[in-house]
Amino acid sequence: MDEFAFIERMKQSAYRQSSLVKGVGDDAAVFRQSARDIITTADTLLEGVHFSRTMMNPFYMGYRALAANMSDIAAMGAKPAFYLVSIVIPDSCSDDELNSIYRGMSSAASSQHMDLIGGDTVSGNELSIAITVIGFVAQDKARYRSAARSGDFVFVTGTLGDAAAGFHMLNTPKGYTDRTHYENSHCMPQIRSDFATRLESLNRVALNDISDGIANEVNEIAEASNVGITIYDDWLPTRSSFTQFSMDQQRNWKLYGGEDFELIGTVAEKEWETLKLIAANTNTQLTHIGYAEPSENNGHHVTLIDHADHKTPLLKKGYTHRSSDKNG
Ligand SMILES: Nc1ncnc2c1ncn2[C@@H]1O[C@H](COP(=O)(O)OP(=O)(O)O)[C@@H](O)[C@H]1O
Ligand SMILES: Cc1ncc(C[n+]2csc(CCOP(=O)(O)OP(=O)(O)O)c2C)c(N)n1
Ligand SMILES: [Mg+2]
Ligand SMILES: [Mg+2]
Ligand SMILES: [Mg+2]
Repeated sequence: MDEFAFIERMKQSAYRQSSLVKGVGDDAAVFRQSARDIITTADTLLEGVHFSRTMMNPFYMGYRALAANMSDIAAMGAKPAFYLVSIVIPDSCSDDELNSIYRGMSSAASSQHMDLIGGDTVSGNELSIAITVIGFVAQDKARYRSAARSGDFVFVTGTLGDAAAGFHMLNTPKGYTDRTHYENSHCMPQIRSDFATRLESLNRVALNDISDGIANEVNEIAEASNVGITIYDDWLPTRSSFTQFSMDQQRNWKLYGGEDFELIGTVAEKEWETLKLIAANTNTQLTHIGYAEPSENNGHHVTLIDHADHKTPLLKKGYTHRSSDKNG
């Protein structure tokens, strides 16, 4: 299949978003907006770094690539609408493999009625999927990492460490229970878009998504908001079958694992009940995991309190590119 046949094949036959004026087929796409703020994000998934072609079915590569980008839109409290895909395709990638990657993206897109409106196709040595997503939010309702205030409740959606456990299971074919859940958490992460867009009714929310591990993301909120944060280890939500893993694995995966694509944030105590209602109405597990506090000497420290009441600093450590300190 040549480049032009490939583009024709990947093109949607109809579009879902009413604000789209021009989709795939010209030099660029056009959409029209008036009253809403526009949110844009880009993330790249690269063979060997984010997925291995021997371990992962191409449908999941596509699904995860778009889901990772949808998660950043959700982390802004916004609704995803459009995506553009720039793909580098090695000669070893078959037409069937390519079709499956696009079917995976299309499956992730359909849950939020998103449209594929453009991209780029290049031949190269390693499979790379770089996606841009465009979303919308009511004016001034984008949710920033800098919005946390002392006294806020810190919350997280879903359970932690499942994607890292799933990645471990995919590399360890024997043993373990509840495999389907963990492997799906890695291959087809559930993005909290519905929960995130319903946050529009709240006055103030700080929000971040967990791509690199909660230790990293909670520190990003503390830094951006210039607050201290205390997290209670016992309150961190994990799945009941998570106890099948060693204590070291549990600790490492829930704090530093990454790729859970759950949301972590803070709200004022007086908005906690409304937040609980939004979670219940969107079928989202919601857990109160700690508190935001005044910053100490202008330091934005995150503290982890364990079951024996011991306090340790929770350092900004997780999956980091261009660093030798990788825990993912
Ligand atoms: N190569 C780059 N050029 C410009 N901006 C970048 C680049 N890489 C990351 N950013 C920006 O830096 C910020 C943090 O990026 P990142 O850590 O990847 O966030 P996330 O973990 O939410 O994906 C974002 O605003 C992102 O757009
Ligand atoms: C083959 C393979 N090795 C390692 C990982 C683990 N891993 C890769 S990237 C990553 C963190 C998230 O990716 P990043 O590019 O940092 O996303 P962003 O923070 O920009 O959203 C993790 C945990 C994986 N998914 N697959
Ligand atoms: Mg990124
Ligand atoms: Mg993010
Ligand atoms: Mg990252």
